[in-house]
Amino acid sequence: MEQNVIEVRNLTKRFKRFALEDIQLNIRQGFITGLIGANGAGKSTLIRLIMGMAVPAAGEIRVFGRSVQKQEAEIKERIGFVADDSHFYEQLTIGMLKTIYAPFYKKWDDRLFKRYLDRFELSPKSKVQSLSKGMKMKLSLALALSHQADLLIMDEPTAGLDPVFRRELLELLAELMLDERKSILFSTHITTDLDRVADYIAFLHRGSLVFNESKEGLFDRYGLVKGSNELLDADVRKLFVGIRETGTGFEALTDNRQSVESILDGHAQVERPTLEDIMFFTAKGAAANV
Ligand SMILES: Nc1ncnc2c1ncn2[C@@H]1O[C@H](COP(=O)(O)OP(=O)(O)OP(=O)(O)O)[C@@H](O)[C@H]1O
Repeated sequence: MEQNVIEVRNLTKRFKRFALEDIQLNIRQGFITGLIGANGAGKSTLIRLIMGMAVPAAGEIRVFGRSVQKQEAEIKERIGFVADDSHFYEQLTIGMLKTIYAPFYKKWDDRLFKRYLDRFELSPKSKVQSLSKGMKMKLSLALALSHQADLLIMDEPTAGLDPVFRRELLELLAELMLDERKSILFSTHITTDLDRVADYIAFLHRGSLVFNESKEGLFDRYGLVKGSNELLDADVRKLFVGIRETGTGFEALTDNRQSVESILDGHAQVERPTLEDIMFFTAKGAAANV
């Protein structure tokens, strides 16, 4: 039976100029879920709430079936976390940092940590201050991966990584998923990363969850429609989430591909959108309806 590793119910968090509103979200065990959304959509805020690093105004978050608000320490032991802005003491070497970090985890595995350092070409003798941004991200990853965590939560783990290592990281994530009990949630701007590895995509837009759906389901439901402007009567427009009109025709996103195909019946082209198309047209559609 499919189980949820994270359950978010009626979650609300308000800042002066931004709110995450009434989020309902299930993250499934045994899969990789990618969290996407534009700058400022609320991805980091949601991740911080799941990690118990921020307090919600309302709602409940359960991880491994336990309440984050009440059983934070127990839960964190089983999570490998990569923040988008990890701050390590600059004066410490990686080896010293490890001796501070390891005792927090009962299942800390020194050999595994050494293996990751080797794989990521990091020396335990290097001082944090001498590391580049990408190397610091690798260090964060090595720490997060070395205590047999059941759940990896990563905020923009591919940011600052070169394309070669980014790809390696994605392969590493896929390798971790060979163990069906593990689950991964990670946010990213680089939607092509998710095309490669994600099973589910959760899309946040201006503090609201637009969808959390399997990649397959998403590409069945959404379609990128291209055709000439004469097709655009009011009924057809209603089928589109967002639309871009030019002198030569239109390009639009529908979340009801079947209806579009039957109504436009061969008069327009319907293609598989990219995740970037879905983000772009959803934002455009929302802006047009303001
Ligand atoms: N502590 C805070 N106080 C006030 N506003 C905040 C705070 N933290 C976040 N915000 C606001 O909440 C909104 C969402 O921020 P968040 O960092 O969650 O977005 P994001 O989707 O992770 O963006 P990015 O992709 O740019 O990292 C932003 O408008 C931000 O300014």
